Amino acid sequence: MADSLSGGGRSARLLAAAGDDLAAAARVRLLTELTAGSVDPEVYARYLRVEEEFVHTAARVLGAAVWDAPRWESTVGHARSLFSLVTEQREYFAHARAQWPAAADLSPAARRAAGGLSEHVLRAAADHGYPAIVTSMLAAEQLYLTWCTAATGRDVRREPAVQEWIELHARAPFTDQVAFLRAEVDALPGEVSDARLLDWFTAMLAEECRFHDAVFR
Ligand SMILES: Cc1ncc(CN)c(N)n1
Repeated sequence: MADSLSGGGRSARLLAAAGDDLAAAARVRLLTELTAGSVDPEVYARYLRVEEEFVHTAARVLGAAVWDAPRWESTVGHARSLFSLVTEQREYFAHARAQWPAAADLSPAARRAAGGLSEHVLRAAADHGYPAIVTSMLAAEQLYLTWCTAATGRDVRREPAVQEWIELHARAPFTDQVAFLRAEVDALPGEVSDARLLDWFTAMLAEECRFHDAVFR
C-alpha cells in the first residue's frame, strides 16, 4: 500500500520519524472540518482559491524536478504527476469554483499566510535541488494521502465538491504518485543525511499547517 511503512528504506524511516508531525498536520481545523463534512462554505471558497494557487506552485516545482531528475525513470514519474496537476486537478478547480455557492473573500493576512507554503517549497527547490524537492513534495503528498484516505473510510455526508477532492487524493493516479516520491527518496544518495530529510519534511509540514489555518483569518 502507498501509505504503509513497510519496505525498510529511507522513506519508511522518514515517515516513522515524522509520524507525530504528520498526525498533527492532519488534525488541523480545516482538515478536521472537511473530514467531518462541516466546513463553512465561505471557508471552502477561500481554500479553493489558495489551493488552486498552490497546485500551480506544485506544477512549477515538478517542472524543476524534471529539470534536476537524476534518471530517465525520475523524469517520467514527475512528468506523470505534473500531467495530473495540469489536467485532472486544474479541471477540478474550474468546475468546483463555478458551482460553489460562496465567494472567496481573502484578507491580506490570509493571502500572506497561505502564500508562505509556495514561497517555502520554491526556496527549498532553488537552494537545495532535487533531494529537497522530492522530500518536501513527499511531505505535502503524504499528508493528503493520510487525511484523505482516513476521511474516505468514514461514513459522512459531504458537499459533492469536497467529497470529490477527498476521493481524488485517496485513489490512483495520486496514490501512485506518492509511491513514486517514496521510491525517489529511497534512492537519494547516502551523503544526504536522514537528519536533513527530516528537516525538509517537517519544515514543509509546518508550512502546510499555516496554509490550512490561513483560510480562517
Ligand atoms: C496544500 C496542499 N498540500 C498538498 C496537496 C497534495 N497534492 C495539496 N493538494 N495541497
